[in-house]
Amino acid sequence: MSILTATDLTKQYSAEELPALDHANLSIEAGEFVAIVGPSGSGKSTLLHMLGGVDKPTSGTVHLYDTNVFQLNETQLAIFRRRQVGLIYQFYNLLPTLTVEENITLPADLDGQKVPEKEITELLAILGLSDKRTALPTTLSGGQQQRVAIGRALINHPAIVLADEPTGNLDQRNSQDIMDLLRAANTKRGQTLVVITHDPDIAAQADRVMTITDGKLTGGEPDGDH
Ligand SMILES: Nc1ncnc2c1ncn2[C@@H]1O[C@H](COP(=O)(O)OP(=O)(O)OP(=O)(O)O)[C@@H](O)[C@H]1O
Repeated sequence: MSILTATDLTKQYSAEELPALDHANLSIEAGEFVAIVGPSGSGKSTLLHMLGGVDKPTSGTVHLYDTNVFQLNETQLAIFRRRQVGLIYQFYNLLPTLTVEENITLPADLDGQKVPEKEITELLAILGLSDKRTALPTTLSGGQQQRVAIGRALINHPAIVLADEPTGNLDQRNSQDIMDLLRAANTKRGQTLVVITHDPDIAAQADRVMTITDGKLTGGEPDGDH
């Protein structure tokens, strides 16, 4: 069953330029792990931001199950982003004045939810951050900061995790640790995983690879149009 579908998704940032994303059609199955590859500037981040509801398309639609994402009003869209989508970026995007624990629980706090103590302790252990609970992000290594970002993305148990080059800033060992955590979310918790990557080893781990070239997407459908 498809969890996420996009139909004729197009983004044109300015009238003078070609569309950054040009009539992309895709369908992602619940529990799938999809990699998105393509040259720099081809439209990968643009696509991910639309799928996560963080930026609006010029035309076209995104559905998460039956929800037409861009027909939601601003309040509904903010709730959708917090509850349904976990976003991970290359440069972590942590809040520098909040501790590890506060960064991780932020989406739940914003949602007025109190995360049970047991759940926080377990998540910190899975992330290998038990001894960093009260640390500030600036005192952490890159790999540790990305693990905090993963905790923050997973805390609300989102149906879909979208990661934009999550290992792009890390060495090989840390990269594999991060991918292992994301794969565990995918295989053990059944969360659908979409990862932008330039790393062929990571793309090779995916169930399916989508390719974007000059804003044109191929491999968007499970049965393969590539
Ligand atoms: N906010 C923006 N305003 C104007 N143009 C933008 C904006 N964001 C992206 N673009 C343009 O859209 C095109 C696609 O950019 P995008 O960031 O989606 O590519 P990408 O494939 O993710 O690249 P990279 O691999 O380098 O991160 C590029 O030409 C870029 O300059």
